[in-house]
Amino acid sequence: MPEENAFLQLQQLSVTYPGEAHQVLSPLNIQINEGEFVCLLGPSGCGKTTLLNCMAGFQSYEGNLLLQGQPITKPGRERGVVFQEYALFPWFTVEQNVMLGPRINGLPKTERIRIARKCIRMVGLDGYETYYPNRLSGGMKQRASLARALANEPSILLLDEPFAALDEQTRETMQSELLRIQDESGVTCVFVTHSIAEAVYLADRILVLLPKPGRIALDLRLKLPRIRDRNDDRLFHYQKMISSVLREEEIPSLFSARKQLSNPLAL
Ligand SMILES: Nc1ncnc2c1ncn2[C@@H]1O[C@H](COP(=O)(O)OP(=O)(O)OP(=O)(O)O)[C@@H](O)[C@H]1O
Repeated sequence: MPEENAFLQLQQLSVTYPGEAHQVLSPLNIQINEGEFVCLLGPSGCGKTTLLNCMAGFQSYEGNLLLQGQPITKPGRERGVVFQEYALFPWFTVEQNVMLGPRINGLPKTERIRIARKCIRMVGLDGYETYYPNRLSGGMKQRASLARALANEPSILLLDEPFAALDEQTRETMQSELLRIQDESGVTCVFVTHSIAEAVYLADRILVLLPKPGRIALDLRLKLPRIRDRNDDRLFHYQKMISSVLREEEIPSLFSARKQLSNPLAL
């Protein structure tokens, strides 16, 4: 039975795409706690997006998937979704894009403006409220997408490689900003990435997935301060550890050394 206090609970969750003989995700059992920042990390095709789409309510599944005890069967405003593509409406200004959710939810205009301005400030876009998306850089568009997701005051943010299209410097800035926003708001985050460096910089917890079928090879809780120093040696140790797990299929012999790898840090 699902645990009563779990925030997000996956029980025997599996996915098989129609017409496909094999499961893309083999039965997964995970519990995500409120306020956690969880990265889903793994090679292309291991099912990260499929899993995130189940959480977003875009993808059907077998088994149980519960958010605060309620089954996820369709998209809901308590789940904010941010994609790699910015998905902003080009005919709306930044403020109008951000106000969209509150508008759909029927909030009065003054309240919509108050929430939009708060979220725009939170992502550092103040001064750009009246700009249309075509006048924004990639990083600014992603800030606006984040503000739009936050404007619904979600209890969980689901982010699918949101910074993958950005240049390295902007990407690092956005990672730091997201850490700050999550620290300030306490919102639970599930973040999909291919990048080991990105995962160890952002996450409290990393779920490493391997493909065929998609399964969890490692559930790693990082013992690091929430706001991080990129030069912290412990980040590099965690990166090495995860790389070893990702090479499992290519070099199975590495796993004879797994016991040692499971605790490489004196934390
Ligand atoms: N609609 C679909 N129908 C059939 N197979 C699909 C469908 N969508 C995805 N797949 C397959 O499911 C597997 C997992 O895809 P998914 O996009 O979830 O992986 P991913 O880990 O997010 O990959 P990437 O990192 O490249 O985005 C892949 O083998 C993919 O080809």
